[in-house]
Amino acid sequence: MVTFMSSVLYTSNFIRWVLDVCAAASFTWEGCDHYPLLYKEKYCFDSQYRFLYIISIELEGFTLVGVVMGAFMSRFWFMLFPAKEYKIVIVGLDNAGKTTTLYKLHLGDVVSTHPTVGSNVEELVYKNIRFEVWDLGGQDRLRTSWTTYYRGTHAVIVVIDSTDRARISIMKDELFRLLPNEDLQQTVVLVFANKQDLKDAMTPAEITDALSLHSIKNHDWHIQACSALTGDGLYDGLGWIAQRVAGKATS
Ligand SMILES: Nc1nc2c(ncn2[C@@H]2O[C@H](COP(=O)(O)OP(=O)(O)OP(=O)(O)O)[C@@H](O)[C@H]2O)c(=O)[nH]1
Ligand SMILES: [Mg+2]
Repeated sequence: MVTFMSSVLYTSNFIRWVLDVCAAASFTWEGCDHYPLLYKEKYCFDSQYRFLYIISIELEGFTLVGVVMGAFMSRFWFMLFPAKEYKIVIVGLDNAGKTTTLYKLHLGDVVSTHPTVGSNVEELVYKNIRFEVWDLGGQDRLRTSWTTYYRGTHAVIVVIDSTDRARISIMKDELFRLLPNEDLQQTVVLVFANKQDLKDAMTPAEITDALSLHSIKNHDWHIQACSALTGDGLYDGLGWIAQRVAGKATS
């Protein structure tokens, strides 16, 4: 019988040996929570795509299986077989909540923000998919530089301040300026109707009309109500992207 356990601790010598290996390999016990996503005979990968080596010992008719993560093995493995990463670019007008969205997803917390000049980039891992997420400055004078970030983009997130009725038509113009860009022909478009926690927020249906989303024919698009302050809806949106881009990659 094969029993999976997060570690094998049987004899004191074995414990010492495991601890030595773990220390040498920067082992983290939390890493075991996720395993095994992909189990082969001698190794598997956790949700962070870390390489886990499986140790097994035979004990009176049954086998105990333990897992040791080798940071060095992981590095070596990914030099040979780099994990696929998907690029997301977040655009939207200034004050829409792009930076707040990025860091709520990245840190799980609301950070205090300043208007972004240039960009912020972070890596997110969601449902075992790695995303490189670029948050771009939305001020008027910065929007012409958005195109310099488009190459290799799999998904565009458009963040809307749902209370900003006065400027929704400006965002519509920006959206229809970016869609024909040749670097974005294969991208999917997620619209975050942000700031839904505020009582005068436009509904997703109103935003869909105001942005003429139904007239988009060449891109797969989706609108998601959210609040970057509370986090509501953010992972639903990211889940939609994950499903679209990972599905495309494997088809
Ligand atoms: N009530 C509410 N406020 C939000 C929400 N998201 C962002 N904000 C606030 O909106 C303001 C602007 O947020 P940012 O994330 O800096 O906006 P941005 O889109 O990155 O702005 P630029 O960098 O200038 O393009 C901040 O005061 C945020 O706290 C939300 O969902 N609800
Ligand atoms: Mg910002």
